Amino acid sequence: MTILTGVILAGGQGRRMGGQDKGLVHLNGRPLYQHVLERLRPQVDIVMINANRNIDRYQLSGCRVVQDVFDDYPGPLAGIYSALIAIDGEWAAFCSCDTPAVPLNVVEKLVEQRGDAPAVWVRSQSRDHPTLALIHRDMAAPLYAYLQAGERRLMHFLRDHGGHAVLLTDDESAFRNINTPDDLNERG
Ligand SMILES: Nc1nc2c(ncn2[C@@H]2O[C@H](COP(=O)(O)OP(=O)(O)OP(=O)(O)O)[C@@H](O)[C@H]2O)c(=O)[nH]1
Repeated sequence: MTILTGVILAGGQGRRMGGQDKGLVHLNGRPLYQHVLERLRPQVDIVMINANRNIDRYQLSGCRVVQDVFDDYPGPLAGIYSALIAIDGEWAAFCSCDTPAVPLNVVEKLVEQRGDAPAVWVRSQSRDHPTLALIHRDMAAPLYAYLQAGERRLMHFLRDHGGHAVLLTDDESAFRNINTPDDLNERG
């Protein structure tokens, strides 16, 4: 495998967080994205952040920051597409900015169980996590066509283009997302 880029998806609108930039809300005194950065960085060669606002604040991390190439907000697929056309190597490992306890071996597991697939995503004991995924950059072209067709369902896209889920049996709390102020208070 060539250079593996970790991509933190931080480009959403954070509506359930009252419109705040979710990656920058604080959990235990630090921006949420930094928790993810700390856990993703040892697993990959380089980390990139996908964000659409407060770019200068994300740049303080020292990571390259990539913005969506679309003007509207078509969802995480837009961030994945924008990152895939920007990476240097062939592969990117994606993680949402709102998953602060993401397992420290998740990328290793995805790489190990990929087989020949161009994409794999995490399935925990209770559900699928398509934004926690390893994706080859050749998926960019079909993803662009999918977005242009008005489609938005990431897991369907990955599955229909040769991807498969990788079951991880970690405690479910490792995959919990922070979406609301109540989620933050519970975890803080
Ligand atoms: N680049 C990009 N990333 C997005 C977009 N929408 C969501 N994401 C990211 O995808 C992941 C899951 O996002 P959600 O929690 O479903 O959406 P959100 O916009 O962040 O939050 P809500 O508005 O409360 O749904 C998060 O890491 C978001 O940062 C988007 O339009 N562009």
